[in-house]
This record gives sequence, structure tokens and C-alpha cells, in this order.
Amino acid sequence: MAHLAAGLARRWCPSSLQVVNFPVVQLHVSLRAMRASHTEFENAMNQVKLLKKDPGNEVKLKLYALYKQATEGPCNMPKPGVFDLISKAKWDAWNALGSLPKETAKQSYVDLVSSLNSSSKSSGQVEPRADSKPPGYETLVVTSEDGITKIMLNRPTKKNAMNPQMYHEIMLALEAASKDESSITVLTGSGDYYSSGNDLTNFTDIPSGGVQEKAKNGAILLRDFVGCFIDFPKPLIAVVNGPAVGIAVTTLGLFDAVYATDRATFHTPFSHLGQSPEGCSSHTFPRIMSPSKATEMLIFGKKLTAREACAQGLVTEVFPDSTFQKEVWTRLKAYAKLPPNAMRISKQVIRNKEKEKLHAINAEECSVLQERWLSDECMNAVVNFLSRKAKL
Ligand SMILES: CCCCC/C=C/CC(=O)SCCNC(=O)CCNC(=O)[C@H](O)C(C)(C)COP(=O)(O)OP(=O)(O)OC[C@H]1O[C@@H](n2cnc3c(N)ncnc32)[C@H](O)[C@@H]1OP(=O)(O)O
Repeated sequence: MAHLAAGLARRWCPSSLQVVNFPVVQLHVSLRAMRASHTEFENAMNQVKLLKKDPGNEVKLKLYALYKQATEGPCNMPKPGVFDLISKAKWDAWNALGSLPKETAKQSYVDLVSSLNSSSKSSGQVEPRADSKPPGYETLVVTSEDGITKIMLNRPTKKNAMNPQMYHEIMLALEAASKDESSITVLTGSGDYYSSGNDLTNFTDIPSGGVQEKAKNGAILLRDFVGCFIDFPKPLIAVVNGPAVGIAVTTLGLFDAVYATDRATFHTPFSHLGQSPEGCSSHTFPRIMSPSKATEMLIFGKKLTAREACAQGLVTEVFPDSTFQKEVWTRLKAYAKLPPNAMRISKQVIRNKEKEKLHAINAEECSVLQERWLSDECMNAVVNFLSRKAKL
């Protein structure tokens, strides 16, 4: 590998990028805005040349791939031979971005360089005070005991529908769980639902920038939200305590295990809502359950029982509702006693090979949804839902 690293250092970057020295950093590239100006992109390219330390091969490959995607679009090079390791590593990184739009790649590049700059500045950052108060949550109940951090969605009167505050709080809670003393993390719901998915009233508060700005901000939030599940480093378990709808179902494909009560159902009514798949389900569902079964769920909106979802591989195991909580938590407490580093590293071995691809798929799904949210089909479906009780 040493020759690979050296070769990569010599040849990984295109003419406009210079090799510099930085420690390898794990980066979560979250987008603040979908479009970076050409000036921002050029500035970022210049900033790379001024970086003080080598960012490591993984980050350099990511910069290379994003640069090529932003300037040339999808990978257009013939696949190198297996023995040309450097070119193959570069080709793989670029090809993994698929059909990621140039503009998105440009923005991701700018964000990545910005993260490199801020991490190099904050290398001397003071750790938060040990007694600093953990963040308070309004839409969640987060507890940590027996080696398990439990994140419970807590809007039971709204079937745990996810509003913007809940999306942000789940991201905060996952970030905190990734760094706390627990060895596994669990997501579950309070009340009789796991979650009824996206809160459809999210579509009602239109900002001054109009529906286009609303859709753009929603796509950015969704991309960051799903990105947290893709990058989560510890075993992540869903305890599906009741019916699940929409994004609460699609993100299950990014969990490491899914345990459900036999009362649970799994429904993704995207076509009914004029929308399209998210949570990387356009990739994970066909892979988990077969393309035709994925079509029945994601396109035709077929609702699955817990046992059907288990038979199709989306659910790991189903338990009788009467003994569900007792059985599942007994098992999870036993799992949580296993060596945490071995579990975390094993998850990386299993998941890391797909991470870049999943981020590219997430970006593509969000880009399509951003357009879907502006469609009449979606608006009509939301209006129908919100006015359904008025019609009773
Ligand atoms: C940043 C943006 C990211 C966007 C990501 C995109 C994701 C895609 C999706 O998630 S699509 C799925 C969206 N969800 C739905 O379509 C479900 C809508 N809800 C329902 O169909 C029903 O409420 C139900 C089947 C979940 C439950 O029906 P039931 O009759 O048992 O209960 P009520 O309808 O009376 O619900 C109780 C109250 O909860 C409110 N509510 C339930 N779900 C939602 C929701 N998803 N959004 C908003 N509000 C919801 C419901 O309105 C009731 O409120 P009320 O008591 O004030 O009337």
C-alpha cells in the first residue's frame, strides 16, 4: 500500500490541484446551499494548494473525484487495468459519484475544502467543558443506560410525524450518540406509531423566497438528515413499535438491524403523494427485497405487514406485541455488552465500501424530490391530506 500512497500523492491530483500535507480526517460533507458560484469553486481549488498538511489519500481521492465531476460531469474515462492501482483508485472514486450533477459536485467540493480549512484551524479547539449541559430535546426523549443510547421520537399525538425540529434534533442526537460511551444506538417511537414520516404541514409554511426556496432548503435538510444515517459509526438498531410511513420506512435500509412488533406496518405512499423515494431506498430496497418487491412498495405504495416486511428482508425479526419490548430490550442489552470497538470496526468493514455510493444516491434522490415537491401532484396530495378532516 505504501507505493499506492506514494503514487497517489504524486499522481492523484489533476494539474490544478497540488499535493499538500494533512492528517486524514473523517468528513461529513453537508451542503449549506445546492449551488456554489464558479468563484467559490476557484477559491476552493486555490485553498487546497494552501492547506498546511496532507488530508490523506481518502480525502484526496474525494477531492479529485468531486473536481472531475464538477468540471467534466460523470466519469468518462475507460476503466483502468487492475494492475494500474493509482488510476484505478482515481477512476473508482470518480465513477462512484454516478450522475451527481456538476453543480452539486461543485458545492460538495467547496464544502469539503471549507471543512478541511476549519478542521486545520480548529485543531487546537478547546474541548467543551465536561459539565456542559447535554442538548435539550423538544421532539425526542434521549436516554443512555446499559451501554445503549435510545432516541425516542416523541410527538405521539401527531403519530411521531417528523417536522424540521425533529429532523434537526435526530441529527443532533445521532451526533452525540456517535461520541458517547454507549456501544449501540436505538431509534424507536413513543405511543402507538413508530413514525408517520414527514410532517405534511411542513409544506404549509412558505418562506419569503417562495416555494422554490422551501423546496431547496428541504432538499438540503433531507440530504444532511439521511447522510447522518449513512455515516453513523456504531451499530444502529430500529425498534419499530408500531406503524411506519414514508421516510421512517425508507431509512430502515440504512440501519444495522430492524426489530418490529407484529402490530407494525410499513407504508411508502410516494406516488400517492406525488413524491419519489428517499433515504437511499431507490438503491437499498431493490437490493434488500428484489426490484419488483421494491416497485410494489416505492412506486405502487403497497403497505406491508411486519411479517411481510420480514419475509422481504427489510425487518430482521418480528415479535408478538405482548412480549415485544421485553424480548427486544433483553436482547439489545446483551448485544451492548459485546466489545464496542470490535462492533464499530466490523460495521465499518461491512458498510464503508458503499458509503460514497450511498451519499451520491442520497444527493440524486434529494435533487429529484426537490423538483417533485414543486409539482401539482404533490401539492394536491398535501392539500387533500390537510383538508381531509374538514370534509368529514
Ligand atoms: C425536510 C423534508 C424531508 C422530506 C422527506 C420526505 C419524506 C417522504 C414521506 O415521509 S411521505 C409520508 C408522509 N406521511 C403520510 O403521508 C402519513 C400522513 N398521515 C396519515 O395518513 C394518517 O395520519 C395516519 C395513517 C398516519 C394515521 O391515521 P389515524 O386516523 O390513525 O390518525 P390521524 O390521521 O387522526 O392522526 C393523528 C394526528 O396526527 C396528525 N398526523 C399524522 N400523521 C401526520 C403527518 N405525516 N403529517 C402531519 N400530521 C400528521 C394528524 O393530522 C392528526 O392531527 P390532528 O389530531 O391535529 O387532526
